Amino acid sequence: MWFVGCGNMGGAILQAWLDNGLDAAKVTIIKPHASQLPGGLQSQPDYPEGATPDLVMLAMKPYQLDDVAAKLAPLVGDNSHIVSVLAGTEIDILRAAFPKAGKIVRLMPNMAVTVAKSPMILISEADDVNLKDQMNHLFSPLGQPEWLENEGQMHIATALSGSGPAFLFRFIDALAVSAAELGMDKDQAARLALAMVDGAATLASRSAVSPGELANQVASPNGVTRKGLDVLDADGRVNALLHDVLKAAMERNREMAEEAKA
Ligand SMILES: NC(=O)C1=CN([C@@H]2O[C@H](COP(=O)(O)OP(=O)(O)OC[C@H]3O[C@@H](n4cnc5c(N)ncnc54)[C@H](O)[C@@H]3O)[C@@H](O)[C@H]2O)C=CC1
Ligand SMILES: O=C(O)[C@@H]1CCC=N1
Repeated sequence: MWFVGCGNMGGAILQAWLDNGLDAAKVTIIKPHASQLPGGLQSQPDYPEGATPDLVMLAMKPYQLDDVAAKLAPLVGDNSHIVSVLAGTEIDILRAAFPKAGKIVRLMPNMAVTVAKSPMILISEADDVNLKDQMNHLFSPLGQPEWLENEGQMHIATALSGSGPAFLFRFIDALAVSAAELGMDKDQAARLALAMVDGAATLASRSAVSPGELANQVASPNGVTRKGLDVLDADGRVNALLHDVLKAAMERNREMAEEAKA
């Protein structure tokens, strides 16, 4: 398999596969500059001559597609499937860039592949059961595969699940900063905010009841939690905030799709 680009996201996917038993000898990484890579692998600036990969993972930045395709497209035939994690880069654009490649699949992972807990959001250009099985087999060790029915859903899926960890990391920091401002030791606040979110997320994911119901279970009538929830809920504040956050991210994804077509 070839990785084209191997930074934060590609590197996390590769590391997760290596942790899961992938033979590093089967991986070739193509990127312009040498850097520290998972499994002690070395990247190379040029594509291998003569060999064709079963799978190409596109993991560079979306705006680098044209540069990459100029060299890669002549090397891939119908035995080489392409999986792209490029945000906002639609299947039609990928197909136009790699006209002779095998199947084209878009994947929207997130950084939690490292802990095998990333939703693995997928869509392919054809409804092909064998391809789906193959992709599920490949990606399920990194998280739960979740197939989209139409590509238009990728905009919001990217905002929610691809970008989502960043939003949650901000929320954790904001909790810690606020607790410190209200009198807690800074390091202890950071530790507790993180441990609380970890425990609460695990509880919610294992619970038979919804997060909304769990919130009610925490909040005693006229107790401490209710006062805090009232602040979050006043005028639909938290819903409105997260709506705006997701909308801004989703609209940037749409915009990137338009830029890729221009
Ligand atoms: N960071 C994240 O959490 C997520 C990122 N993505 C997508 O993953 C892709 C990569 O993002 P990051 O890993 O965050 O960026 P990054 O900047 O960490 O990695 C980009 C990689 O591409 C390489 N590269 C640069 N020019 C190249 C070229 N011409 N040919 C081959 N490789 C080249 C760089 O050396 C680097 O290894 C983007 O398309 C992004 O939309 C998708 C989901 C989540
Ligand atoms: O911020 C980005 O563009 C990429 C897509 C989802 C997460 N990172």
